[in-house]
Amino acid sequence: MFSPHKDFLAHTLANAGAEHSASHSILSAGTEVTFLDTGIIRFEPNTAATTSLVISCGVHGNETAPIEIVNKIISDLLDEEQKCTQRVLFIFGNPLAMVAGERFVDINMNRLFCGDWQHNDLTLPEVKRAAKLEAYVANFFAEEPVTVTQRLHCDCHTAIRESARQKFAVYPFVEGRELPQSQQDFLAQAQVNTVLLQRKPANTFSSFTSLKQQAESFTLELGKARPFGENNLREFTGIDNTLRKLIAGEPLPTCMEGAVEAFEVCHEVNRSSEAWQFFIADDVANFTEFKTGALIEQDGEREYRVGDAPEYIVFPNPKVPVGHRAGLMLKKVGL
Ligand SMILES: O=C(O)CCC(=O)N[C@@H](CCC(=O)O)C(=O)O
Ligand SMILES: [Zn+2]
Repeated sequence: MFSPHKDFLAHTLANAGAEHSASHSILSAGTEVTFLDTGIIRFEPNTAATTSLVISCGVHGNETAPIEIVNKIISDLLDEEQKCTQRVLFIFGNPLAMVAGERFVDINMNRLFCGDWQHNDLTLPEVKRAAKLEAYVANFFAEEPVTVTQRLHCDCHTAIRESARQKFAVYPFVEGRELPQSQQDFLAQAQVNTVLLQRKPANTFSSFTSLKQQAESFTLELGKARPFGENNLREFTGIDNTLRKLIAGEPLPTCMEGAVEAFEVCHEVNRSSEAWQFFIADDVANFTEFKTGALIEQDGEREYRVGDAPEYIVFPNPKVPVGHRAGLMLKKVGL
């Protein structure tokens, strides 16, 4: 049985892979705390909440800074040092990978959402976990009271490479949707001054909540991935304070025009076969600019070169399995 005043991260790591039945407790201010499963805990105030907020991290087990930040928010909520006026579901996505200190154990969990877990080996822990996460999130939203007017999801990550823009957000594609002012305000407040607009549907966790659960969601890239204990948590005060404001129900100020700069995906680099070649060096940082004509990838007759305007690369990773995304090419756009 989970005792809510223990360290939730320590509890998650000690119970990674174990199944739990739900247990409840009520804090003195009346907030109901439900421990749903390993690494999954829900807070529901007994006042009329207007927001359902999902905060996830550790979908990749080696991206530890957001896990440490979120763990402290959870412990402050449990100790009633953090005000809670909104519904919040916290998720440590992949506890087994967190224990291993790896991005994933068998399969990249952030390519299994929007039901794609169904097309994979259902005996693999990451496949089972993605299915469960979808169900927990769907139930969380389905159970919201009528007072709730907005659904938000922040899926917090850190990146493999250094980045010319240290913090950035990925905004999932939903047909006809544009980034609203409220979400620009959120990003600016969190000191995430760059947003990458996806132009087609994906199978990431944030795409699931955007496409299937009508949430405003982001994948947030908050710095570089480092092992537990090696993060400089002062670099994360923007997101820490902003998540705390959302949980407390405090309004966020309207940001200045230009506070958030936008890029859109103009090409998805794909490791299309074993013969595929990638022309980006291992030390190239995210958001490095490439000039017209630069060769990015080639597979037989198929090649991709930068078009008429400069392009920028993010998530370059040639070590993905065949058929997976090996990077994104971006163009600067207005909001
Ligand atoms: O640094 C990298 O190459 C990967 C960092 C990371 O995990 N990024 C996410 C982005 C998800 C999205 O596109 O919304 C991922 O690759 O899963
Ligand atoms: Zn990640």
